[in-house]
Amino acid sequence: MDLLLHADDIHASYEQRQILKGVSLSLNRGEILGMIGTNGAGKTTLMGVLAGSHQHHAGHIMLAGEKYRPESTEEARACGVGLIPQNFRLDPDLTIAKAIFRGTFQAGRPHEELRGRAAELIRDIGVTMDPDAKVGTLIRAEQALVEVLRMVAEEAQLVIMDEVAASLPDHDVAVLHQVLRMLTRQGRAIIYITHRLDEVRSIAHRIAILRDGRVHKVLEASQTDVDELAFLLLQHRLEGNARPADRTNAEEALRVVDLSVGDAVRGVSFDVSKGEFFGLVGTHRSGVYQLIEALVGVHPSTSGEIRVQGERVEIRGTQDASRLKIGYLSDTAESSAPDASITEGLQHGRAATGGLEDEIAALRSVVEVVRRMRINTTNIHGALNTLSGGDRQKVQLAKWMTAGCDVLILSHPSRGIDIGAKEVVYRMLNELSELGVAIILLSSDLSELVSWCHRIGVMRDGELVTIEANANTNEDVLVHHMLGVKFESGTGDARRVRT
Ligand SMILES: Nc1ncnc2c1ncn2[C@@H]1O[C@H](COP(=O)(O)OP(=O)(O)OP(=O)(O)O)[C@@H](O)[C@H]1O
Repeated sequence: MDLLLHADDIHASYEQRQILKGVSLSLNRGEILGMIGTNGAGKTTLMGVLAGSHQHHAGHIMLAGEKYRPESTEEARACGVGLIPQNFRLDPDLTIAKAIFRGTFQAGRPHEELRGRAAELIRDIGVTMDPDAKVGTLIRAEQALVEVLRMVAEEAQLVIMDEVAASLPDHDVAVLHQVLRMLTRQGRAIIYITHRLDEVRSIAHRIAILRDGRVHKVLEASQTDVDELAFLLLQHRLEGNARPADRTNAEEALRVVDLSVGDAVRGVSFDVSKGEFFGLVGTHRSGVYQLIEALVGVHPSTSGEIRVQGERVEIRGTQDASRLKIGYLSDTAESSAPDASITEGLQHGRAATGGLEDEIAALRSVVEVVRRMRINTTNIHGALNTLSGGDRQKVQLAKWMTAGCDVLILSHPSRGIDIGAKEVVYRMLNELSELGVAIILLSSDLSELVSWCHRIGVMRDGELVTIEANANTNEDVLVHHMLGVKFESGTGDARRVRT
């Protein structure tokens, strides 16, 4: 075992609030250490300490046998520690080659040299990408690979990945994992943060559970299972829920007839009933996002009909969708005003207009949401950007849940939310659906769709290829429809056939 990093009794705070209360952990070269913890447990803060963006006030760290206390991310990177953050964003106008070398010690080299070197790095990890292509043309998983290559380009010894795979579909996560394993074979170490317990088990050698500012336990990944991890994380067992039954007898909330959006979506028809959870899924170029963007007026449809509560409507812009009470939580939603307070964030800009009583009632409902959603804060008037990533996502979601929509379209609503809070969130969504709100759910987590949706529509190459009733489907069936392959059961392993 070749020890790369040892952190001992690390303490860190934000102002007066103690977040890390004595974290100790070690990491060997060539090792992937998974890290899990509930929202607000301190994972990102700890990674900030290792990557130089946050300073600890007690404890010490050794890196490659030397004392390590980076005062900035630049210093950490110079020591070989790089971080790919939650919700990383790349300038869409950069070429892949420029994005890979940006900010690295090689950034000033001639363009042709960087281009050639980028092509080599891309080839080494076994993927196909054109170094001259703009980052904005890449799907999220490819952008994540660009970030990983940047770590390779600057010769990082320790790569920290903070929920980078959240909301990536399973097959993209598998490619990312392959690349990470390749990096470890070169002797690099990785800290991998995720809320998905099956994922952490499949990628990590060991798994550290962070609880209340300390490493509660470190387990060998091969000797644990999802149930044990969930129990250690939450200190109780997950309840699970019964499969939802059909709701199509209820009144119609939304109907789409022969809808097209240029070439991206062609002739799609479906309806969603009041109180129904309708799942939508597809691979990258399936047209799912273009379909949704037409329903919420971001990029209007080019032909076909949309009916809301039986009436034909025109949705030419986002104001039309709001007027029709169609709400949309997108994948990339971040608070538009990061300096806003948690209370403002939760009230959706609907400040109480009446007297004191009104204001008190509004505050009560904020406190109730914070409690139910387990948002970690000691001050509801504090700034939104003092919340952890998962807690910010809960605020985004709560804002839409309380916005009085008749149709709510949610893309990856549980992104960044820990498994315990996720259950709570879905129960709250269920309450909304009981009130008659139609919910359209987009998620790359198929098990989530199967757990909660009454029906699931699958898109492929711009068409809606099937609508599956929950009772007749499972994750495998959905994958087969998404990819256009089906499994024929044979003697042993299933056999793949093109449909
Ligand atoms: N800039 C800040 N100012 C004040 N408090 C902060 C700040 N950033 C984070 N915190 C607080 O520190 C605690 C730990 O946050 P951190 O982001 O480290 O949690 P996390 O484990 O990464 O959570 P998540 O799973 O939601 O990403 C949270 O309760 C959060 O409210």
